[in-house]
Amino acid sequence: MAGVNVPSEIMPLKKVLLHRPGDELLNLTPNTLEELLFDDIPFLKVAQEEHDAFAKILRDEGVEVVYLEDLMAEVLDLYPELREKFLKQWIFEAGIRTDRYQKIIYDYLNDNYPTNKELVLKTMAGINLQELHTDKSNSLVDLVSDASKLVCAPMPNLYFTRDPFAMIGNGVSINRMYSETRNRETIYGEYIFKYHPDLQDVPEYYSRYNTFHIEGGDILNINDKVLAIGISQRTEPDAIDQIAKNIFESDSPIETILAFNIPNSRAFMHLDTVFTQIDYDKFTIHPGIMGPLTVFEIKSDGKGGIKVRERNETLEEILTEYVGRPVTLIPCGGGDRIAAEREQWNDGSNTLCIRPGTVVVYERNDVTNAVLEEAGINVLQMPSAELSRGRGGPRCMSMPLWRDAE
Ligand SMILES: NC(=[NH2+])NCCC[C@H](N)C(=O)O
Repeated sequence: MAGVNVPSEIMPLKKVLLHRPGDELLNLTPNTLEELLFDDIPFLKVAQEEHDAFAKILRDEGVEVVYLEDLMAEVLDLYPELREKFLKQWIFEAGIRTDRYQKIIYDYLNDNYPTNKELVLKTMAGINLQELHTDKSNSLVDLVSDASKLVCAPMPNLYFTRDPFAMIGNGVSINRMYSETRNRETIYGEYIFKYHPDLQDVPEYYSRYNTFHIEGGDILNINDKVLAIGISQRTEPDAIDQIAKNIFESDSPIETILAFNIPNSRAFMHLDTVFTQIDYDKFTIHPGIMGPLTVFEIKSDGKGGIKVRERNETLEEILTEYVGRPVTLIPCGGGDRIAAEREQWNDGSNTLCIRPGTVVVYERNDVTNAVLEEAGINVLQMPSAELSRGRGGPRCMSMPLWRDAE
């Protein structure tokens, strides 16, 4: 399957991009948790088992699973001259700005990670000082610094493949991320969407070099003509204005962008942490956002610009209009306020729809999962004790590359 095709959130999922959590989680320390956007340190072995169970559920449902680390290694295998360019860019963006350290790190990676797959995984994992074995007789830093000091930070959020680049219909948004720690994740997107034979011709609606931030967790494909984007902690209104103009100027069939203004907080970092589509006419929603939510409708003004109007109807009415059938909102946690808050924190409303009415969810959210089952949804549960410590659920951990059309 060449190119990408994601004109909805719910039609049969055929191909999905994942990243299996790796050694980058072993470089999380209590002092760096906040900066690296984790709430606790997952047990890697169990996190990998849970992730493999997720991939198995998807494969058993007929979905082709591809891994980011493989696509990136395939690019470097195909174009050996890119290895040096990629490494130098990665080192620079890791904040290494002196010639001496750039050379030490370059040589270390090049000499010790001969295959491209190993090299890619190592760039994800990060480097600490003790690995570099520089000659202690000619530098003070190695004698006085803490050997566990990170020289190049890890990218522990990579298993949330939803966020750094997002498919929109037949195109992609390569995102500018909100946080320093996640901005290097998009380097892999830059290479795979430029060079990978399956992805290189995909139109790009946003670039990682733009100024304003936008993340894939805020981007929801309602159908081929309507896109929803959250205005959130992670996505700025300026980025939405920009991407809207780019989309309306392109060949994309999208005519309307609905911007959902959600409260700015860590618990609600992206639109998909409070709201996902699970069937033609059903969405799960965290009741905590119902009150404060405002929706803006963005259309082309026909002259290269956009026109925006605030919608004052209820969320059900707005969605019913755009989905084309009466919509039901299913609250996370049922009607129970405490269950809603607890389960939203562990991504109870963050479902991955693999065909209308069939979703993958975290097993731990039993109140919400029971409510979904009562509503007739086929709920496929995955283990989630360790993965959930990164604050993302099945939708965050997956980037669809292909869904069948309606
Ligand atoms: N699409 C999502 N909701 N992704 C969740 C990402 C979680 C990650 N720890 C972050 O803070 O960035």
